Amino acid sequence: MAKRIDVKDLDIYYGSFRAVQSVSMTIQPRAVTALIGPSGCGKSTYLRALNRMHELMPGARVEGKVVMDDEDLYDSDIDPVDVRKQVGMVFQRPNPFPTMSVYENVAAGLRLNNKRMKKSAVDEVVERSLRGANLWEELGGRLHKPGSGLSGGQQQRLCIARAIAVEPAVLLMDEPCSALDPLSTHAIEDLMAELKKDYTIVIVTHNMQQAARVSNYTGFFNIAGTGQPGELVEFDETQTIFSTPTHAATEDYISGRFG
Ligand SMILES: Nc1ncnc2c1ncn2[C@@H]1O[C@H](COP(=O)(O)OP(=O)(O)OP(=O)(O)O)[C@@H](O)[C@H]1O
Repeated sequence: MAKRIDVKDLDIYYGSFRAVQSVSMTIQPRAVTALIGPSGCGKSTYLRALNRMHELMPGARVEGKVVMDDEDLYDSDIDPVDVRKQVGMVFQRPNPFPTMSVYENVAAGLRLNNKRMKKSAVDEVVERSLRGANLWEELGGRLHKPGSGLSGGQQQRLCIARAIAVEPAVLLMDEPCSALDPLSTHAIEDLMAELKKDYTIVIVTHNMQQAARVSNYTGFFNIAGTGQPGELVEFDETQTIFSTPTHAATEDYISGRFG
């Protein structure tokens, strides 16, 4: 299931503004890759370019390559909707469909994919996904209650269940814990450790301890100044980034001297 992503010389634009410049990085399968860096350096923009969500904004475009296993995701004959099925995304604020039940939330992706499935098969996917998101014990008995009635942490795990229900190869997470309390954050971090056995995970986080705890690889992005593009300064195994980074800016950032 998990796939590797090779990014080569990626420039990302909003109209004429180049927000991210010249990023090259290999994102390994069955591992968590953390993206860190000060506000505005382009982490979220970069994340959205990995599943072609960036281009949904008017005037937004990319130059360069994003290759998943052997498939160039920006090739002219690739359907971006297919890309987004393979590369799922979880956002900062949990966003379950508020009027839908827990069950319908998890099944929503299957329905969007127009898959004709028997009820028993959908039941199976819903249970497997909720188990995968560590929610089955808590919510297995409340499948038909609205998704909006859950705690923030449960809602975020519900969104993760919804994302994995369609069996993506890659999961992108944009600050998935920033709206959560420490206990729910812990639950999501545990979940990431489980999910990386099957998925490629990329997470944007402002929390250095979290990056150090959950990730195998870390990319440090930085920006030279307002109006300048963000750049990938350093990318390496997380242990190296946090113990012996090559660049002074990386060390300054992770030790809290700026950002
Ligand atoms: N929709 C948009 N239109 C134009 N410019 C944008 C848009 N979204 C982001 N930008 C700009 O692109 C740059 C990178 O923003 P981005 O949100 O990717 O940074 P970030 O590192 O994720 O920041 P943060 O940590 O604060 O979330 C910033 O200069 C930002 O103002």
